[in-house]
Amino acid sequence: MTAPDGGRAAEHVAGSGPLRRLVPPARRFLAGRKGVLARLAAWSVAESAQTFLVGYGVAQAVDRGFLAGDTGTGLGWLAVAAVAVVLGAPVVRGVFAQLAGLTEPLRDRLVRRAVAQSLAAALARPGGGDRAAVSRLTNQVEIVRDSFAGLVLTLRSFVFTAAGALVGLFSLDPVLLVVVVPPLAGGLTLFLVTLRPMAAAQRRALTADEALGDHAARLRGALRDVTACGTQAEAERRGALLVADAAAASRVLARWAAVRTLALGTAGQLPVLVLLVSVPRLHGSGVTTGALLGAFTYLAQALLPALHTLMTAVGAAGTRLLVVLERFTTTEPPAPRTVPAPVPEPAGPATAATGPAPPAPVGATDAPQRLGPEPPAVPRATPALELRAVTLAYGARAEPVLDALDLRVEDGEHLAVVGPSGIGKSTLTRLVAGTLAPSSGVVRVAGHPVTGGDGPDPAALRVLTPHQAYVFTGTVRDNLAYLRPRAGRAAIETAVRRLGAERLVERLGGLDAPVRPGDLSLGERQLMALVRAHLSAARLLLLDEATCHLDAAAEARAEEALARRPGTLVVVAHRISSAVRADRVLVLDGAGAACGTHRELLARSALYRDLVGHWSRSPG
Ligand SMILES: Nc1ncnc2c1ncn2[C@@H]1O[C@H](COP(=O)(O)OP(=O)(O)OP(=O)(O)O)[C@@H](O)[C@H]1O
Repeated sequence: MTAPDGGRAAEHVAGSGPLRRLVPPARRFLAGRKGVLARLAAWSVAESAQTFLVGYGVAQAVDRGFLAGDTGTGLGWLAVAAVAVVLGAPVVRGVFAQLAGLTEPLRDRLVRRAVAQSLAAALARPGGGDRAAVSRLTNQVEIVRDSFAGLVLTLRSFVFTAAGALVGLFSLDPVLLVVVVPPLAGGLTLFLVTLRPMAAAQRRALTADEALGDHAARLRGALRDVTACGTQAEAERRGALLVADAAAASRVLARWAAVRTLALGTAGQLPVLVLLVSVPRLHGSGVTTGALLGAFTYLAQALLPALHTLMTAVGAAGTRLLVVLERFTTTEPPAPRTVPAPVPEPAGPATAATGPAPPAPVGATDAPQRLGPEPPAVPRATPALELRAVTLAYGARAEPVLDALDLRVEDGEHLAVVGPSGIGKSTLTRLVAGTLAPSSGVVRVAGHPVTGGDGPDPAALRVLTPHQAYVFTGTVRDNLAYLRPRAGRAAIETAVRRLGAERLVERLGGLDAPVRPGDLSLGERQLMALVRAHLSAARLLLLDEATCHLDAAAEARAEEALARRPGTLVVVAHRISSAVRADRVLVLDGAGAACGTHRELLARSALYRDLVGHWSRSPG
């Protein structure tokens, strides 16, 4: 299985984009610190000299001293090597002193950048907040600072140590370079080749991990809703997808780590092995014992530790630095990942048998595939409708009609809203339509807040058809195509046919006949309003008892036609058949709300059972 967006994320890091974006600011940063860099280089040359002396001292001690029978000279050269080792301490101290001249300005710069990003985000999305700002200001700045310092230290150390060791090998005997350099270069090349895929794998693992953590956190806060909506199975399924994705990402990372270990082995151990195997030949061709010992000293004391540190540091700190720096180089701070709240499962066979097929999404077939057999785990499509902690009270001191209501309706879903008279059903539809602003909380249609924002024209997003249908003086066509004035005859006739309004249009004298609202019954007016809603381009239809004056058969036909229309249907139901037809039912009961399929609610909502019992006893 592949990560939902893992591929994209991997490309993002591994690709040249972020790297290229980092180059100009890095160059500017370093160009402004030439003095520090020069001093750092000077201390590093001292490190090269120290490396050189250690191996060279050992070689001379053996060749000129101990093997020549001159123990004093031997001890003298060993003393030189020892002094070189001891001198390493002030060298490291000097390096660290210069390092601060690079890391501290970098930290200051990143802090300024994080504050600027956060302010820009606040201005762009008032009230939206930038949840990642605190993390960038504290944790991520420190990660960059530490990783950067580590990288500068190890890269610099490797380059100057290697230079010292290679010069030392050359001065002992140039043929030593021929033996040592090829396996060393081979391992290093293999290591460099792993850098990009490793960064991509690391980024993907990080993304998968964040997605999993985010899902778990959201789930924890939504446990009541999940239980209320009976969506445990869906929540579990999505969690399992994310776990599988994180596991896949970790496996990829582990594979590249294995390649890197091979590179480390090749560069780190193979030169020693090759040198050991070559000892007889080298010795035979005139390479002295001291030179051979010096070469082993260079490998064991200098090159291999520096190489090991380099590979580990670049592998871990380097990729971490890349990933975190990416957060600072985007103009917009990265939005926190959103993992969708769990939704009800698609209607099972039992539910499907009692109701019509749910509406198919645009471009899909007529098959009942509202969510599809394998919806992508993250990020899922924006919900058609979302209420978050919505409270509505009609007065400052009035009891709220709706209290902290959360609701999510997916695009293509058919939801029925039921509840006792005066409980807040119409209030809910008005809030969604945007004709009423919530006292607190937020209502979003297709991702756009319905009030207070400067998003798209609400009329393009939703249509509210109230129970008192609005019919005006004009032609039949004017009335039917009111929400889509450019609708052609064919489109209007199709909508009329689907809603079962042919006889009405015929009775009125056709599409171009005049309408006198006073001559229409309440049911006929509702039928015209429903054709009008069907013709609208808005994807969200809200019917507030908009079929209450139709008979049961006409209501069923109208609701089924509107449910099949691409988009989302929310119906304030006044008959049990309306609720049974819907994918899910929202029961408002004043203190809270329950949401689920008709069957689920029959099992767990006493209020719903009462309503159903009441409806069943009522005629019509
Ligand atoms: N404009 C308003 N000002 C004050 N109170 C209102 C207003 N509109 C509705 N209410 C009150 O809010 C509560 C919910 O009304 P709402 O019309 O939303 O209920 P409902 O469930 O749709 O009722 P019904 O099914 O009988 O139409 C009721 O107590 C109602 O009296």
